[in-house]
Amino acid sequence: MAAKDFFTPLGSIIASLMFFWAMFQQYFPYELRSHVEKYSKRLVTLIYPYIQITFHEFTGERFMRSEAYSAIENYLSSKSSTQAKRLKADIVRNSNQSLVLSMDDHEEVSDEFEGIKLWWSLGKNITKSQVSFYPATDEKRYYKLTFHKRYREKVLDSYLASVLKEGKAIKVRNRMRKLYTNNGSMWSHVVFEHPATFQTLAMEPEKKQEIIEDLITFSKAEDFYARIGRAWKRGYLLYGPPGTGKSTMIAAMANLLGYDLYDLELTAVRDNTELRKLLIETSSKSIIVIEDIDCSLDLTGQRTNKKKEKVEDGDENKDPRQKLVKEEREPKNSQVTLSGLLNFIDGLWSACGGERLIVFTTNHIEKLDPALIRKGRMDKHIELSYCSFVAFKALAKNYLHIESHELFERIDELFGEIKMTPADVAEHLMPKTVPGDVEVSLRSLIQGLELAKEEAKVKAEKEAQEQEQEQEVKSEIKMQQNSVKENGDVK
Ligand SMILES: Nc1ncnc2c1ncn2[C@@H]1O[C@H](COP(=O)(O)OP(=O)(O)OP(=O)(O)O)[C@@H](O)[C@H]1O
Ligand SMILES: [Mg+2]
Repeated sequence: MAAKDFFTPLGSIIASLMFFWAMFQQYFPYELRSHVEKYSKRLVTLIYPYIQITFHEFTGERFMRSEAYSAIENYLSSKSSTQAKRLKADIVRNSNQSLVLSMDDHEEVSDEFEGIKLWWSLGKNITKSQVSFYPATDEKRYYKLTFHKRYREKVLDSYLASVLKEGKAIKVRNRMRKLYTNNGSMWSHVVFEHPATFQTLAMEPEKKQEIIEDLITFSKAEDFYARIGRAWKRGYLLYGPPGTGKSTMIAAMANLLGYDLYDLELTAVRDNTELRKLLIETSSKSIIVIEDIDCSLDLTGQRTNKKKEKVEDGDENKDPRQKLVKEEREPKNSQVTLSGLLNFIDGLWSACGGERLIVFTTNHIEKLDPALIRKGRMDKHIELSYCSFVAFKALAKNYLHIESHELFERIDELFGEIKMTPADVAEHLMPKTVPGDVEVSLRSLIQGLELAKEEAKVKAEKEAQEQEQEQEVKSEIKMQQNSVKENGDVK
């Protein structure tokens, strides 16, 4: 039995005595009464050395659930599942639909903080509502924290703050994450449930580890960014050929950090003002993604695809109804500029909240304006490239559950000779039968690699032949020019 339990009944006896005292106190003169009250209170505090704080589920507004109460509930969930004998179970509506356990009414769990012992209990007040015709019972729950009075300052200054902070962090981890997409200047969202993780991502292990550490360091660096006076933001540029895992990596990043995703489609944004509005509306703990930045923005400030469309449109006297449909689909004065985007990254963006990543992807890093990708804007450049043998082994482990195979040697050899994207490799490793046959998948990959090698050989031969022909034509022209010149000279 904890010491404070011994004092609880004692406290109630004293409270009862005080009640009787109150009954009689009206018969005592005022001076004497205040003296006795003062000393009796001191006596109670002397005998009962514990402090209790109550956190009610509903405060003020009747239907507003207290933020502190739900943070405490989250904070105590792991302690409840290991300590409490009676538990309540509920499904959390996160991506895993996991079960959470919390302590039942009148249960108690203990906690420890820097050597201090504390107790949490869940209490309930039942009141009968007289307002309606059918009297209804009303339950009001509260958490009660008990600790020794000698730790008052430590508990009030640091323990409670840490409970609230951790409780909120647990809530963020358990929440359902969202994928936002923009339709013009409006965000709409769906539940984000991409299964990609860094474990399933095929790339060189050291490079992968470096990226994971960079991301985790960023997510924990709030104090650091505040100290050096920089906005808590980080920019990533992912570049590489199609099918090398850029989009997959972004999903893995969001899953690793538990962030929301904002997939910003620049071609649907009318102008810089709209862009600013969209970016300001993003929440913290999020990744803002602009895919194929080279296709969405013309680096001279005009829209590339807009221009292309004009060329394709050609005929100006088209059916006006068709034109109308097109205008509805594509905003009319779409004028997002590179400088608009850069100004935002440098200016307003820095001022709006923290903990945000911005990720650009491109297939052609060489086409990008250096201003866009300079350090400070895009802090980290990550190249995603063709599948190496090490990356293939990671895919084989994921797709086929194997770490070695007699066919690996041949595959290693072929990867040295020919390039294939992880997307194509993954396609070969997909099960071809039910249940999947490892050898069939590996042979399919070998066949694919050999075919690609053959195609590359044919292509190289064709190119060499074309070059040879071109060379021949050039030298023939030169010979003709020379003979014309010589004939002219003779004349
Ligand atoms: N590095 C990788 N590890 C695991 N799977 C990969 C990897 N790269 C590609 N894939 C697989 O290939 C598919 C296509 O990859 P993804 O969409 O990420 O490519 P991308 O680089 O974004 O291509 P694009 O430039 O065309 O947008 C994914 O569904 C994924 O399953
Ligand atoms: Mg992609």
